[in-house]
Amino acid sequence: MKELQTLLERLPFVYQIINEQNPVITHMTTDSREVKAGALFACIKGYTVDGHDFAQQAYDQGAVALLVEHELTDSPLVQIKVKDVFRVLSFLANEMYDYPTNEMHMIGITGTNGKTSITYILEEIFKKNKQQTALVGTIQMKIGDKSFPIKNTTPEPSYLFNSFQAMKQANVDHCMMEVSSHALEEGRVRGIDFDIAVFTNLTQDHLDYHPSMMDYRLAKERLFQQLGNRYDPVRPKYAVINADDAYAEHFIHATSQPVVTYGLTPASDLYATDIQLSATQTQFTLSGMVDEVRITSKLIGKFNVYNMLAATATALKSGVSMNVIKAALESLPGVKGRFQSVQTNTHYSVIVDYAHTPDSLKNVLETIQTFATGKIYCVVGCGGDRDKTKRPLMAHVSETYSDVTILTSDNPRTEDPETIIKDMEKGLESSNYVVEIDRKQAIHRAIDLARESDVILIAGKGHETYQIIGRETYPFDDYQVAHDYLEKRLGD
Ligand SMILES: CC(=O)N[C@H]1[C@@H](OP(=O)(O)OP(=O)(O)OC[C@H]2O[C@@H](n3ccc(=O)[nH]c3=O)[C@H](O)[C@@H]2O)O[C@H](CO)[C@@H](O)[C@@H]1O[C@H](C)C(=O)N[C@@H](C)C(=O)N[C@H](CCC(=O)O)C(=O)O
Ligand SMILES: Nc1ncnc2c1ncn2[C@@H]1O[C@H](COP(=O)(O)OP(=O)(O)OP(=O)(O)O)[C@@H](O)[C@H]1O
Ligand SMILES: N[C@H](CCC[C@H](N)C(=O)O)C(=O)O
Ligand SMILES: [Mg+2]
Repeated sequence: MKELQTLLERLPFVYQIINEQNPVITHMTTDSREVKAGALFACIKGYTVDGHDFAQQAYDQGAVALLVEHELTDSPLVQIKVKDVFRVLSFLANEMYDYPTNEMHMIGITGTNGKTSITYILEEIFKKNKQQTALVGTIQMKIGDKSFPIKNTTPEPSYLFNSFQAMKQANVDHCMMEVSSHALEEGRVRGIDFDIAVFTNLTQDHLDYHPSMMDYRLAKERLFQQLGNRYDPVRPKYAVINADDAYAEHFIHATSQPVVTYGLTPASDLYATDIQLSATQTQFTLSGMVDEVRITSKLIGKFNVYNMLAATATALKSGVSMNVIKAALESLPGVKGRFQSVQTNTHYSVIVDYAHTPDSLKNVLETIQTFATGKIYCVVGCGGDRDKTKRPLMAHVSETYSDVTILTSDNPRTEDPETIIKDMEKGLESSNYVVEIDRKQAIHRAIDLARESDVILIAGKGHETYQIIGRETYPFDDYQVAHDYLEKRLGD
């Protein structure tokens, strides 16, 4: 709780006060539906609606101050009028919650794939190192062992800084967060004092939002430009970068801070060699920053070697010993919805994975190819109201790396599911595929078709427990649907 005047004392932006008052602010929000007594309501002009239009609702629900870009003559509330509400909000949220990220070890992870996986690997490492952890990302926000639902992979600043304060109150000292390109483009993470920024990889996604791959890359680079805009000998900053990615040099150039690279060759500071992949475990030898050490992990696939390298480099630079890191890499059972095997008593395997980009789908199918002895079935769809250009590419990857493609719906959102599937079909060369719009039926179909030694990949929705059709959200869980059907068949 702070008086408005106190919050404004150090505001470095130009502002104008309308209806001067000095209320006590209890919290800040950009969403009128979340306003409670004492709120400062920040009015954001969004892509779909203008937050200024909800000032009355905010007032009715107990807001005491407004952050606005133009005067709202009908409102009796004190208004702070600024040029860019979103930018000012980052500063005010920092002031309100006492710069919570300046004292926590903050790790920001960006890249097309691997962000969620790395946050969970780091959580396991830091927990083993007896640290108090928090994580922010696609699946949830976690403070210690408590889970909180999250609307966006990377939420907006008022929600974020409020959560950071809650983390501090829970004595969290290490926070890992995914930083999406949308968040970087919109400036949702301005003012966060990251200590380590991690880059995983850059391949096609989100070209509905970013006009080109270059725009997408430049958005991601912002995390590295933001990293420690000052040199701090007490809390040194590091950029941890996948040297094997084609765009690595851009990310290295973007930062003023020391760079630690990882990859699969000795050209990187930390590297993995002698990789052995199987259906149940992954083995590799780590070298470079550490004396050679052999790791056996339950995380499957070469891409997970990259994720473990990123987490290891980050943990080493955070002061964790290699012994602790090794123990954590070897104990982590897996990450929900990421190459997750459905427990079955069958002689074929069913894997649920969140691959929703051409590159991640290719990686996962290539991994399956390394151990599959029978046929590979790929159940795949693409999200509606999202990058349309990835649809034919994903279908093409499925056709190339699996034996039977079953095209189905992902989250069609407001698009016609059939249109999405038609877009996917444009990437297919043969007519040897199945279309089943109903995702549940598609999963059942794959299971009906599978024989001994076959592998079914159910791609795209991973941990999600819902399906968005039109504007409605229905309960849906790939793992559960597959599991229930397998049980039913066993009972029949
Ligand atoms: C395209 C995009 O990123 N949109 C984000 C944006 O929404 P928007 O600009 O459309 O907001 P809006 O609906 O026009 O509303 C404008 C303002 O009015 C407010 N409002 C609105 C209605 C109301 O009744 N009362 C009210 O106060 C809203 O809270 C908002 O502040 O700002 C919202 C609030 O911060 C976000 O929740 C929303 O994310 C939507 C849900 C979304 O789907 N975003 C995706 C694309 C996204 O950001 N994804 C990345 C992950 C991608 C990845 O990693 O692969 C993410 O970080 O989640
Ligand atoms: N390092 C990696 N390189 C390529 N593909 C990966 C990598 N790690 C994971 N994947 C694949 O991408 C999928 C998503 O992984 P993960 O959830 O960790 O990524 P993310 O970056 O958090 O994705 P999102 O942008 O949706 O939040 C996994 O299910 C797997 O198929
Ligand atoms: N964070 C990703 C998730 C995609 C998951 C997929 N199931 C879909 O709905 O498209 C996005 O917003 O593009
Ligand atoms: Mg994620």
